Amino acid sequence: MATAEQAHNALDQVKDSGSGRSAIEMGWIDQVRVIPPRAIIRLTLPGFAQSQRDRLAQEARQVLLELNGISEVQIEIGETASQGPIGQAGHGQSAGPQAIQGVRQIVAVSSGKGGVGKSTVAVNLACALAQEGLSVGLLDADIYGPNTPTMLGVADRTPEVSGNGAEQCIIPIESHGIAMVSMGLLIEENQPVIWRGPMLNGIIRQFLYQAYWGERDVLVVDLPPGTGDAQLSLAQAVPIAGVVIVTTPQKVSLQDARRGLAMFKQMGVNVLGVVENMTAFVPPDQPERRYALFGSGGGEQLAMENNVPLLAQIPMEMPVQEGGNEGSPIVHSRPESVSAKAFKQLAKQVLDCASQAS
Ligand SMILES: Nc1ncnc2c1ncn2[C@@H]1O[C@H](COP(=O)(O)OP(=O)(O)OP(=O)(O)O)[C@@H](O)[C@H]1O
Repeated sequence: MATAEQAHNALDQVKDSGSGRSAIEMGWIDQVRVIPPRAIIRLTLPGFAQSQRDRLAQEARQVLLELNGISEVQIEIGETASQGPIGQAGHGQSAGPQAIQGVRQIVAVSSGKGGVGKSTVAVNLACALAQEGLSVGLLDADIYGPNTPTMLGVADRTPEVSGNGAEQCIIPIESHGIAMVSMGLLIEENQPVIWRGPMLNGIIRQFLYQAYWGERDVLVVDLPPGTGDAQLSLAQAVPIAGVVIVTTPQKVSLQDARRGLAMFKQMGVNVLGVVENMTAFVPPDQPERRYALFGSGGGEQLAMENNVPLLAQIPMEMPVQEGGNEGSPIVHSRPESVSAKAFKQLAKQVLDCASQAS
């Protein structure tokens, strides 16, 4: 008997005729349920002509009917953004990017692949911007590995919710001078990953519009790695001042970073530049030495190929990792370290580039 996971995966065969990308990649699948012999799905198709909707629904129906034990398919199609109470994923997309009241600029941090230090960069960038005197929010949209609560030392806190029904509003948690909301604070750790993708679009929108951000100069968004639903959802939901692409110097991680960068360009999102993380290892007892453990030149190459600046090179230092584990980002715990200085420089560069772009 087919499972919801198999049904969700089967929808990968349904493609956008223009880009050739799958319905999953396009962020069209809001919900998949299987109650044999019936599969129930909810699609979000932004501003499509009826004929296009019909074609996609027909294709989805066909692939689902091929699954073992499914003889009936129920398809719901959404279009406009729904702003239900927090915790219930909204389904649908608004007509175009919609600014968040009180938030002046949104800067996204993304990477082609996981583990390159994207969250470390997002957290330290946010803290360094706050140290510059700005009012900063941090939205951790990395639904697959939301680790900013640990990095900011608030993993045991639950954000408060105020108001009722459609008026409900999530209150970000304050830590190290920034206001933070994370999927990690709301989603149970053991929730199957299969449900996270379809929930993404709705949850990102709710975190953007239904969190009480107040007046913020900058909202930093930590995206999941890759080129998936979250990147699309964010770009469709809000105007983005720019995106910072994080990579390590290895040539192998460049391939993924290139794909990520190309996706943002394709979506018309301004790429502020590249951050090369783990550039070289700095031994704790010899801060003047550098060991290029992962090779060198990757960040520079990526930046050059795309005609964008190399915003910063962050060395690999033990205190960066320790600060992350202990809930005290390095720009706070070791402000004089090589990495902290590099992060502060990055914050200034990001501000410059974002203000030039706007
Ligand atoms: N410059 C650095 N020096 C030392 N350790 C680092 C550095 N950057 C990141 N790390 C460590 O590497 C690990 C991965 O970093 P991080 O979680 O920021 O990566 P990520 O790209 O966000 O990963 P994910 O894909 O899981 O979201 C963490 O333990 C972090 O502390």
